[in-house]
Amino acid sequence: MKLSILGSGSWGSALAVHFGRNGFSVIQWCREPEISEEINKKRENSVFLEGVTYPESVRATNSPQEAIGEADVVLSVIPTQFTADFWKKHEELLRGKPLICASKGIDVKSLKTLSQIYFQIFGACENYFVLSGPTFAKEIASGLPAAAVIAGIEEEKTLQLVKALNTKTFRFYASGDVLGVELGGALKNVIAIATGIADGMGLGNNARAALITRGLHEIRRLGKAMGAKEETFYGLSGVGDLVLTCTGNLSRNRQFGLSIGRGEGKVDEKYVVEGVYTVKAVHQLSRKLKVEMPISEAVYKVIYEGRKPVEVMEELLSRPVKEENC
Ligand SMILES: NC(=O)c1ccc[n+]([C@@H]2O[C@H](COP(=O)([O-])OP(=O)(O)OC[C@H]3O[C@@H](n4cnc5c(N)ncnc54)[C@H](O)[C@@H]3O)[C@@H](O)[C@H]2O)c1
Ligand SMILES: O=P(O)(O)OC[C@H](O)CO
Repeated sequence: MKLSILGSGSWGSALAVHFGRNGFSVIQWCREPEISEEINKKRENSVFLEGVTYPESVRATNSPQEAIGEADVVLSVIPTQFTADFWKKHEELLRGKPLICASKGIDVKSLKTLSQIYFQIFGACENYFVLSGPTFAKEIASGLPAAAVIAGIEEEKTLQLVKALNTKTFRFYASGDVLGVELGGALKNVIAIATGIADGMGLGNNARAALITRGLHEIRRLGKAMGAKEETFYGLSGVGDLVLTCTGNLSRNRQFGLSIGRGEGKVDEKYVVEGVYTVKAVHQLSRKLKVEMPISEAVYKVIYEGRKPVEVMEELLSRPVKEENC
C-alpha cells in the first residue's frame, strides 16, 4: 500500500518512519524544503524528530501533487489551524482518496472540527477517517508499543483500513464515532494545559487527579451536546489520551501549562501547542451550547484574559456544590 503523509512535524514524521519500517511505501509532504532535503539525503528530520533514522522506504517531497497523486491512502497531519486552507487548495488532488486525519484540534475561525470542515469542502464523509489516541510521536518513532482508534462512518471501509494499517507495535481499534474520536483528541489538550499549570504551581497529585477526572466530565458534556457518543470518551481516544497528555512530560500542552504554573509562560514556537487554539474555540462553543466547562474556562482566563493561575484555581474550588455525575 502506498501511503501519503502530509506534514513533517513530529507526528507526521513518526508515522512516516513507523509505516516505512513496517512494509509500506511512504511519500511524505514537507512544507519546508530543507526538511525534505534532509530526509532524502541524510535520512533524518533533525528539526522535528531528532535522532531517528528514516527507513529507505520513505521519500520526502515539497510537491503536494507528487505526494498525493499516486497514494492509496492519505494521512493528513498538518496543525489544525492550517488544515482547512491546505485541503481547500488541494481539493482536486484529495477528492475521492481515503483520507485519515491525525491532527488534534478545533478550527478557531469556523468553530468546526476537522471532519466538519472536510464535509464542508468535499460534500461527503465516506472517505474521511480520524486516527486518534494516546500516542507520543517520539515513542511511536522508537518502535514502542501503542494503541489508537481509527473512526469512519462506513464500518466495512473502517475495518479494512484498521486491518491494513495494524502492525506488531501499533494496534488500531475501529470506531464509527468520528466526532467523538476527534473531540477526545482535541479537548484533552486543554485539560493537559490545566494539569500542567497545577503541577507547575506545585498543587500536588490529588489536584492533578481531580482535574483529569472533572476534565473528562466536561469533555463528555461538550461532546454529547455536539452529537458524539458518550461511551467514546471512555476509550483510547478519550480517557486514554487524556491521561497520557495530562501526565506525560513529552506533551507540549502539558509543558506549556507547567511553564505557566512556574510563572514563566514560555512556549517553544517551533512546535504547535494545539490546546492554546482549541481553548478559544471551546470558550465559544461551550457558551453557544450552554455547556458548563469550568476547567477549560479557567485555562482560557489565564491564557487570554491575563488572569493569575492562583486566582482562577481559587474560583474553581469555590464553585457551588453539586452532584458528581452531572
Ligand atoms: N507530536 C505528537 O506527539 C502528536 C501526536 C498525536 C497527534 N499530534 C497532532 O499532530 C498535529 C501536528 O503536530 P506535530 O506534533 O506533528 O507538529 P510539530 O509541532 O512537531 O511541528 C509543527 C508543524 O507545523 C507546520 N507548520 C508551521 N506553520 C505552518 C503553516 N503556516 N502551514 C502549514 N503547516 C505549518 C510545520 O511545518 C511543522 O510540520 C497536531 O494537530 C498535533 O496535535 C501530535
Ligand atoms: O504533545 P501534545 O500535548 O500535543 O500531545 C501529543 C499527543 O496528542 C498525545 O497523544
